[in-house]
Amino acid sequence: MSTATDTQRKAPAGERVADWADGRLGIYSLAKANMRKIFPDHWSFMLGEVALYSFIIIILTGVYLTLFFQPSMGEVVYHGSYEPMQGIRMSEAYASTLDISFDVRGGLLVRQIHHWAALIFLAGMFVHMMRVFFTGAFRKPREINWLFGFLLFVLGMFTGFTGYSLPDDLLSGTGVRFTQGAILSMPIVGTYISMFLFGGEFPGHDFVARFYSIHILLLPGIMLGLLVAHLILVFYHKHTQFAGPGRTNKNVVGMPLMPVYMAKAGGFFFLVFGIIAVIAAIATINPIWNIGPYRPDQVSTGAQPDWYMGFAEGLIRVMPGWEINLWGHTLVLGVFIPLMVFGLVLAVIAVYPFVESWITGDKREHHILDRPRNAPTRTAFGVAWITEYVVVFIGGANDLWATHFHLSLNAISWFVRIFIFAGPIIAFIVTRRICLGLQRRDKEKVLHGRESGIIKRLPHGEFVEIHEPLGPEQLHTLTAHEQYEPVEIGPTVDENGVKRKVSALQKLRARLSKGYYGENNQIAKPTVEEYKEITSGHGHH
Ligand code: HEM
Ligand code: HEM
Repeated sequence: MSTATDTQRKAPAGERVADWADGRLGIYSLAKANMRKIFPDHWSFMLGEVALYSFIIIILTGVYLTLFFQPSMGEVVYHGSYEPMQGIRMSEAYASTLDISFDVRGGLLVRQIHHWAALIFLAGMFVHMMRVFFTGAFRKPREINWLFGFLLFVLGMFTGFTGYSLPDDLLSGTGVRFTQGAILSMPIVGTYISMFLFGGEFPGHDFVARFYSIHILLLPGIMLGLLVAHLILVFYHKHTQFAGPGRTNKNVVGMPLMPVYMAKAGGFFFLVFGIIAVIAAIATINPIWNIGPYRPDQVSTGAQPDWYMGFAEGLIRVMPGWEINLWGHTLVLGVFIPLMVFGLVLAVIAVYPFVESWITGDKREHHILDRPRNAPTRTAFGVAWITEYVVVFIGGANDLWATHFHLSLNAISWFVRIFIFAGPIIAFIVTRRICLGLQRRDKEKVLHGRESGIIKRLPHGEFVEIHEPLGPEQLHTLTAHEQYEPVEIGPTVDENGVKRKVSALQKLRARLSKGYYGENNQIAKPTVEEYKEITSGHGHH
């Protein structure tokens, strides 16, 4: 029993701190509402986490690099500890990156972790985006979060580009020159943008300092804001889940944030950090001391951008060098068209959720994920997009393919020029057929059970394979998906026989909708009657 003296006794220190903070920040109600938030489990949900943790690692290592990096193009003569470069003229940026690599304690490792984390960050984001795409997690209400993610992806690419341009070595200088060429190909605005970035003629004396503030402040600042918004929205919408017994569009089945998910996430952070650190410790990335300082009159051989810029590079490498003259101005189509295609391919990603919901006419909320096979047209689009990406990526490394595999550079360029068009079409057709095949297989499994591999001989000599019926859980998972009807135009004449006007847009939408959910584009799910009929013994194997 408590007495008056008991209640007046001072609360433990931890509780007093918590009370103090709660009185000012209201954390108790905030924590109470969110600590038990449920997160569903699936291996593919960790891909966003990989992106998140590598981003944190990038920031941590980036801060360390800022302590030693000199963002200046002022010329110095090198006198550091790397012997082969003694007495060579170079920019302060390049010299300080050499110092980070050879004279700063732990500098090379941190530089390598920063660079490797950047590569893994973008790869993580890319695969995360694919996961969201192929499972339809971008559907209502998550379209805005898809857009936030998309912006993160684009900004991530440019942050990476500005980052690897900072050391002012021959490789990055070649990349910057390439970018300046692309900027200049833009009519009217190109020269202005180039002036703003380079402060005059290329390369000038300013771009490292300008890229530096863009790289360490402007872009990461915007990204951090977007990322917080992205994660708040994941919290607010709750995470999607795959279909399964007991899972509906109105609940989330999984583990609570505290303590289970937090413990897992914390461990996973250290795992990601550890793996990146090991890779950075054993695999050299960007050995600028082998490449040398940038001089505009030199180009290093085998010059390749980081992987996420390979797509842009490839588009330009395989494009014929077309040029036209208009009113005394030269329009370099060989560069301008690839630049526009690059923008277009990115724009398609951004608007896809809105286009799909317009085509399918589906305005409902979705919290249960699709299995990619059950959305064959979407899956086929995704694979076609990736195919395009890979083909152009090959084009971006045409010189390396040529030297490593003893192929002709022209043959590779022609391969890319043909498959840039043919590749996505073939991938689309093949993927859709595979998806439909898998749907048929699911149907077969539901109705006739799983092939057990056990062959039985019947008394009259016939051989049959025993099929094992599926358990209720699997039956549920294989039949939980919804099947849509395509959007119809409806009758073109009204009840009085008067012709109704149907716009070209409506017609296009109906055709596309048929492409998504028409008769040949999805396999009808087994009905309960069919299932009962077959499992009751009539169609028994
Ligand atoms: C800085 C980069 C990014 C980070 C750190 C990040 C982080 C995350 C995390 C941790 C989740 C929850 C776990 C998961 O589903 O994986 C998530 C969900 C989500 N992300 Fe990202 N993401 C990033 C970029 C992107 C991109 C590029 C897209 C798409 C264009 C995207 C779209 C989404 C969507 C729609 C969800 C909700 C998925 C669901 O509830 O199933 N994110 N993100
Ligand atoms: C998404 C975010 C970021 C990405 C993708 C990224 C990527 C890169 C890359 C690829 C390099 C070239 C590294 C090399 O091989 O030398 C680099 C350099 C650098 N980054 Fe970042 N970075 C990011 C954010 C940051 C932030 C937030 C900071 C600082 C707070 C930072 C500071 C630096 C510095 C000082 C350098 C030049 C030193 C060097 O090249 O070693 N970075 N960054």
